[in-house]
Amino acid sequence: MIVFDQVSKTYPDGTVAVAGLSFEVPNGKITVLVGPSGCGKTTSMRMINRLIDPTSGTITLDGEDTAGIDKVQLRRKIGYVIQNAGLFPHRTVVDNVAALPRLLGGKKKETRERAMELLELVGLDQSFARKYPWQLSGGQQQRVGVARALATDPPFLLMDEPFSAVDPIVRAQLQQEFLNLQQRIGKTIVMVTHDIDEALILGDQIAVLRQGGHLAQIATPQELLRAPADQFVADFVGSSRGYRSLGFAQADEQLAIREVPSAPIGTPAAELTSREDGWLVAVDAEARPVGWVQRSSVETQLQETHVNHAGSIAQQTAPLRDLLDAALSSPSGDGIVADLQGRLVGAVSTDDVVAAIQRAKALQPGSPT
Ligand SMILES: Nc1ncnc2c1ncn2[C@@H]1O[C@H](COP(=O)(O)OP(=O)(O)OP(=O)(O)O)[C@@H](O)[C@H]1O
Repeated sequence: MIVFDQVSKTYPDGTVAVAGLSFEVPNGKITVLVGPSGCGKTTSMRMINRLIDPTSGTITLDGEDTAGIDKVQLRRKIGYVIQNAGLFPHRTVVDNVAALPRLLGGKKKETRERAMELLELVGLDQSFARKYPWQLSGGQQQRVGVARALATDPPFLLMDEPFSAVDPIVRAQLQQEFLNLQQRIGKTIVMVTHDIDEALILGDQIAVLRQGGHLAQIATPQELLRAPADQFVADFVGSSRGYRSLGFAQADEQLAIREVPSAPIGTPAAELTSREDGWLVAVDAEARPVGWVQRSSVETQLQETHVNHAGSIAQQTAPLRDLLDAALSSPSGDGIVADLQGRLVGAVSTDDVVAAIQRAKALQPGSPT
């Protein structure tokens, strides 16, 4: 657990960036710091790994005052992911990930093996290992950044606007993948973002800061939407919170997830079956959906290049807003649904998801609209 106790930071020029900040970051959860530009989010986060030292107050890590921990030791416990990944441009992907463990005296072979495992963990296959950062997309670079931050297996992870430099569709994918990853690794995470939607998707709890680094409210996403502490929080969370709060409901059993024709990459064209409108879902060797494909676009064999990558993939147990996103962003008009292991379950239509949202609304007559 990370505990802020009456933490303040006044910069030498007199700017009060953070004032009397107290809150707790529970272990194994994602705590998001959110608020308008200049409210002290980054300063607050960087005081945790002592890139910035507080003017007063204490920050403890599992009960130990960070002021008394050697900075190198401290940072070994705290992974750090920054915007634009911040990779070393002249090193390969695998060497970027292995850099810190090597610096700490790890053996070349072992650190590389571990780096390869981490790359796989963040969804990058072996072929990326020898590439250089400039040969990767923004989203792929960001995954390398996450792998690198995990390289010393730190219990704590700080993430500074980790997904803001990529386009909205890739961002949505990275966010979902990151949540899946966190389910497996269970790190204690503090993330900074200016994007309330991102905070609502990723945060187990959200700390809303106002100018001067004052805590306006700390709460779960649902609580923040249902009962904002004051007008500032209500305005920041946004006027559409009624819809958003409903979007956090999960699908009921009435929501029809329809079976959908699918085929693994590599299937000969002659063996492909599709829906009447020509769409089918391409899956990988583990039956995980890759995306929609038009049957007529495949001449000899289904290849990755035939896949239309538009559209997000929603997990069966994800909030309705994710299912709605998947349906609305899909080229076929139906959202792809996967199980917790990421395997294809079927597809949902926009109309069916909207009906499920309406049913959820009927069950919550008191919720704001
Ligand atoms: N080194 C510094 N010297 C003086 N003032 C600073 C310094 N760094 C930040 N500040 C000021 O402290 C306040 C908080 O800055 P901080 O970067 O923590 O905010 P933020 O919420 O992360 O903002 P943004 O979302 O724009 O990055 C701002 O008024 C900023 O101008």
